[in-house]
Amino acid sequence: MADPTQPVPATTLLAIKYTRGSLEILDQLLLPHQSIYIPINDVLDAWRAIKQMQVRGAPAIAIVATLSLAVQLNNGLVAAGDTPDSTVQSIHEKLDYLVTSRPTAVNLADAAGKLKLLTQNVLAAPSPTPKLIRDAYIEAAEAMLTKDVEDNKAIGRLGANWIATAAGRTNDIRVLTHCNTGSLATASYGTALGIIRSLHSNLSLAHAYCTETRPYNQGSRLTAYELVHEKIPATLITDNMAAALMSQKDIAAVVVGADRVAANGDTANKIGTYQLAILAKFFGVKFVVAAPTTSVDLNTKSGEGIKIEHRPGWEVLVVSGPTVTNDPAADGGEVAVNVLDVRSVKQAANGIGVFNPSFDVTPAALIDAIVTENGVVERNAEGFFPMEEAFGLK
Ligand SMILES: CSC[C@H]1O[C@H](OP(=O)(O)O)[C@H](O)[C@@H]1O
Repeated sequence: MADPTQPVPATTLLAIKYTRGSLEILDQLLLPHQSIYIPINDVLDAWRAIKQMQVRGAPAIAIVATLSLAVQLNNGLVAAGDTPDSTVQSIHEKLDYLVTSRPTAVNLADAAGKLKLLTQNVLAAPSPTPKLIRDAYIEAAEAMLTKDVEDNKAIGRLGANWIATAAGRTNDIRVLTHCNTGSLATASYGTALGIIRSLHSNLSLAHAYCTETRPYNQGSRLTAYELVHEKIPATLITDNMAAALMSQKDIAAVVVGADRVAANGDTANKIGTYQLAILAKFFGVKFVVAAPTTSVDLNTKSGEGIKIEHRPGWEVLVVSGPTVTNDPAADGGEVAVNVLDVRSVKQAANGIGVFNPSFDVTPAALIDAIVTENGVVERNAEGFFPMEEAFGLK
């Protein structure tokens, strides 16, 4: 039997393990070298895990946050003496607290808003009880987990078809992606990486390229891991190689995820997305955003209204990982590591200041298509994306 105290090599793409009353997340700071699940017993555990990026990715953050409260409710938050009013008040306070964990991605605020409305409605219905309110919350949070997987599969299919149609061919398609938008960033399957998964499974994909996505390296740690795990032909580039890649390879599309899409289509996504969109425009490469409608914020009219999270400078100054135990230059490029010896390394000069916005906003004018589970939205005659269309409002 395996020793449960010892790390195991990374083997899974399941970021969130949930059964009623129990929630575990795959600690993404340890990937791609170790797969270790950590328990999330309450909203405080979830808030910390989200802030530290042990779980990351806009949809996954929302699901972990809302399920953490489901677990807490299931396992005894509602005590003797609680009233329907105090139960709803407590749920709302905890949701508000969870939303403060990371401000840019809208999925968590969207989910919290829906769950607040739901519990408010149960309170307003005849004969509310703490148990009825608690059960309604738990069932709705669980339904969000299920729906995210279905939505991602629809995004994958719709986005793959759009790219093939735009490229004018159903094979030999090469794409570039940024950050991680796969299973590990969602309930499963992924958004932009879901499109790549779909292109690969219908034999359209020739090759996927992924950026490292400095400073936290979600591309080289997580996307690369998912691509290798899925046996998708893929190559890693550093973030400053994108122009060289687009000038030398026939890239059909840059495909990225989103943390918040404003009503006009301006899109906040991982830092570095904006520069890829500029390059794509220059090279005539299609630029595709993949986002569930939970990432679309119709209340924010344009990118100017999106609050960008700034993270601590040390995330730029320091990289962490397992120590290398061989000489890669002498071993033909092979790199062996000791997963039990994880260390942090600093290369930057002492005293240097750091600018570390986690996201940037790509203007709608640089985007060709926004793929949601409800369909593909394209720019209108005024140059903006009528995102209401994705909700069937236009
Ligand atoms: C489908 S994931 C969307 C989004 O989440 C990532 O942000 P982070 O790694 O900071 O949580 C990234 O911007 C992805 O595109």
